[in-house]
Amino acid sequence: MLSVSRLSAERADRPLFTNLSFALNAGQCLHLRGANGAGKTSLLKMLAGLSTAQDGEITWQGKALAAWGDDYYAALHYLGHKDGLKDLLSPLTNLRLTASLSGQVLSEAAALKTLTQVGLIRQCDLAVRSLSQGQKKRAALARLLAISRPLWLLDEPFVGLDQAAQNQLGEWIAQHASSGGLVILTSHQALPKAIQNITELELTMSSAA
Ligand SMILES: Nc1ncnc2c1ncn2[C@@H]1O[C@H](COP(=O)(O)OP(=O)(O)OP(=O)(O)O)[C@@H](O)[C@H]1O
Repeated sequence: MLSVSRLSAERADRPLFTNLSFALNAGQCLHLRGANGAGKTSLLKMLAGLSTAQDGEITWQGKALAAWGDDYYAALHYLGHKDGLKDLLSPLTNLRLTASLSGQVLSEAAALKTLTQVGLIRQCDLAVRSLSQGQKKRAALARLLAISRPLWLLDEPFVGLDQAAQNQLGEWIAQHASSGGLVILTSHQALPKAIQNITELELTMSSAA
């Protein structure tokens, strides 16, 4: 479903990885590992179609990302280091706005249900800028639950979450995979127990080459 073939990338004239190849099918999770600066975020951005590699190809459902164009974005959620929320808007408005930007109508009742799931119902009408870091992360995670997309690309998704929220996110990731979704994540933290079947890929120049 998602295939990476002989991908090579460099940043500031320094090779990050070369000839990196792997494939993920529906229901699989991949944990990208590696030291600081190994290229995990860079690779996630390439997988999200936000940047391009020096060489090699990424395909989704057998078609190169370049050929998908903007249609590819409808297949994925990318949660990067920035939460992608509008600071002056509430979690409720942010969520409904994101849904509407992706062509979906998310009713207020459905959005409130999701915000209850992520533990933000009491903060649903507050401006995002007044939320704590962990609450902002929860507001960003609400998108995963409210807007159905098969491919989740999650960069350090557990950072800033308390233990209960980390466990809950672990369950959502496991459920997403068991219902046929794909998840690629980075994490320097131990993964919650709910994520049982996860493949690991260590990014190092020697292992990727
Ligand atoms: N836009 C850029 N311009 C120049 N160098 C960059 C750019 N983006 C990333 N890099 C460099 O590429 C390397 C890999 O960065 P990246 O963020 O992908 O690493 P990472 O494995 O995610 O690290 P961490 O574990 O610290 O989050 C780093 O040396 C970084 O300085």
